Amino acid sequence: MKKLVIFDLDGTLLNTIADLAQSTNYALKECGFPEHEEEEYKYFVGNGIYKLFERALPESEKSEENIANVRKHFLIHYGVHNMDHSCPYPGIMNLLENLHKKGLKLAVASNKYQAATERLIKHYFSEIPFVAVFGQREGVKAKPDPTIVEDILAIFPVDKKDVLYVGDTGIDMQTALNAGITAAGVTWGFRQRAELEQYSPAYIVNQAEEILELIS
Ligand SMILES: O=C(O)COP(=O)(O)O
Repeated sequence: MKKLVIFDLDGTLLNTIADLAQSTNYALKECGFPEHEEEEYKYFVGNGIYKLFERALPESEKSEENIANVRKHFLIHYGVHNMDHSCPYPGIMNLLENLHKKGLKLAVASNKYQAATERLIKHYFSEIPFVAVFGQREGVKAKPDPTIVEDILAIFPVDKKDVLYVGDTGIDMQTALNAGITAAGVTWGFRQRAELEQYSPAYIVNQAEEILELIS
């Protein structure tokens, strides 16, 4: 029986793509680089903001200096606009409340930088007592490295067979594989079902309610 459910944030709990796209486009424009369509950002996001900027910059402009410059403008804009359009996916609030009522412990494991991860979780899910909320932290390897899962398990120690990891990208499926825990891929997020299938997760679900069914 599962005791702990670890959720990815962007593309799994929250649809953050519009705010991420708009802040990155703002930063690119400020630095004199071309912008991108929102759809493209679904493939730029997933490995943290360093990779996001590297991917968003033109092929010949992916220098450390340009990434640092885009980052500077992004952080100013996203700091103010991270909740303009972001919102929980349908059924997510209910799912979290029901899992909590059933006595399951909940945690967040995101590649979004720590400060923004905490801010968004506090704003959208203030009622949910997560046992751990981890984003990308200075000096800690990002997903798909399993450190973030190990860090959650250090706070709430349970047998790995009692943990379910829920995420929307191949990076998430790989994270669960690397950590040796059960994965559930969700199809409402940023990536296609085929990407999830490459990692043979135990489950692939199309609606938040399905997570509750497969837990009990
Ligand atoms: O910000 C990112 O790159 C991805 O964040 P996530 O791990 O919550 O999907």
